Amino acid sequence: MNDFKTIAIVGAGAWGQALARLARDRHHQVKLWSRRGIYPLAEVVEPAEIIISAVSMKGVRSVAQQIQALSLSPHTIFVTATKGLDPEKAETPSQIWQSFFPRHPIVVLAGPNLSKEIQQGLPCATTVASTHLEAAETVQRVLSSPQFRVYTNADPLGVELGGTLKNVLAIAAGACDGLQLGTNAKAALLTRGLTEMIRIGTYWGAQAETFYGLSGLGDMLATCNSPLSRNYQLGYQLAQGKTLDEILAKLEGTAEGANTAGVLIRLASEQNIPIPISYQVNRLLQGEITAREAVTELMLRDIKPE
Ligand SMILES: NC(=O)C1=CN([C@@H]2O[C@H](COP(=O)(O)OP(=O)(O)OC[C@H]3O[C@@H](n4cnc5c(N)ncnc54)[C@H](OP(=O)(O)O)[C@@H]3O)[C@@H](O)[C@H]2O)C=CC1
Ligand SMILES: O=C(CO)COP(=O)(O)O
Repeated sequence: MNDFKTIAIVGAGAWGQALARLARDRHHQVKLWSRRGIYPLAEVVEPAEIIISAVSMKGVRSVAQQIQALSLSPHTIFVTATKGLDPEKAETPSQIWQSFFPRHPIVVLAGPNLSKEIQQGLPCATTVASTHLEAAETVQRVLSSPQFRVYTNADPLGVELGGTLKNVLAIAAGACDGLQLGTNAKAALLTRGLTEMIRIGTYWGAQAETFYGLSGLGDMLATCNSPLSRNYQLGYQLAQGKTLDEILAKLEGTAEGANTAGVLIRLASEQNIPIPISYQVNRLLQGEITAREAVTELMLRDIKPE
């Protein structure tokens, strides 16, 4: 059976372009849309069987709103590949898409997927998660290739939060390496960081085991250990004493963790959930503390069982 699809990718940044490459390699008909692009949004999304969103968090609501005004097939599947939290309502990207398109299946795509490695043709794996299993399986079939191994998952919230929360930890990991704190410190940071992700993620309704998968531990290992990660780069440079504004002015692309940290800390403190590493990352981003002071604060917390 011919399973070639018409795919629209909205957001033509680093990730949108890498996803376009993967989809074109599978011979699907792919059109990219961005604010600065040549194609009108309607021309790109209206014929699409699958719409993949790779816009950064700050653009998700407005792009969803623009698409809502257009004429789509009732069968169009939405795939969201954004990693972030809405600063006002604290919604995840898939929750925003679902609120605009309550009758359409929404699939979350997340995993250890550094776009530059994908553009070099290197192999990787990812997860597509949905409460609509058939839609997740369709996206799995459509995107799977010798370069891109796609797993399905039935916990979209857990998959989405793994990708989102690890961005804040990647800032911490970059700072840890920027301060040259060594391998033991990094291992402790990542292990306790995973505990933090699971603590808040399960409180919000995700499954604990999801965080041990590709979209949780997997993505954390990739971004927390790679200078290709923009969040890691941000943390590394904060540790060198640069200010947030100085770093963001020169950073290539989006470091979502810088925006996620504030909303995450606000929710966690309202809900009384301890997330000490993310808390210190937020203070570092706000310029309230240096990276070295953040380390001291973490080391001198009350002693307790693991
Ligand atoms: N790069 C990567 O390796 C990966 C990134 N991600 C996630 O994907 C998302 C995008 O990342 P990435 O592509 O790297 O980021 P980039 O900064 O490279 O691109 C961001 C894209 O979002 C668009 N955008 C931003 N604001 C708006 C808006 N208000 N309206 C319309 N479009 C908007 C930009 O459009 P314009 O060009 O017009 O500004 C651009 O196309 C992030 O959430 C990131 O966490 C997930 C996995 C891997
Ligand atoms: O999420 C990513 C890889 O999976 C990309 O990480 P950065 O956004 O930190 O570059």
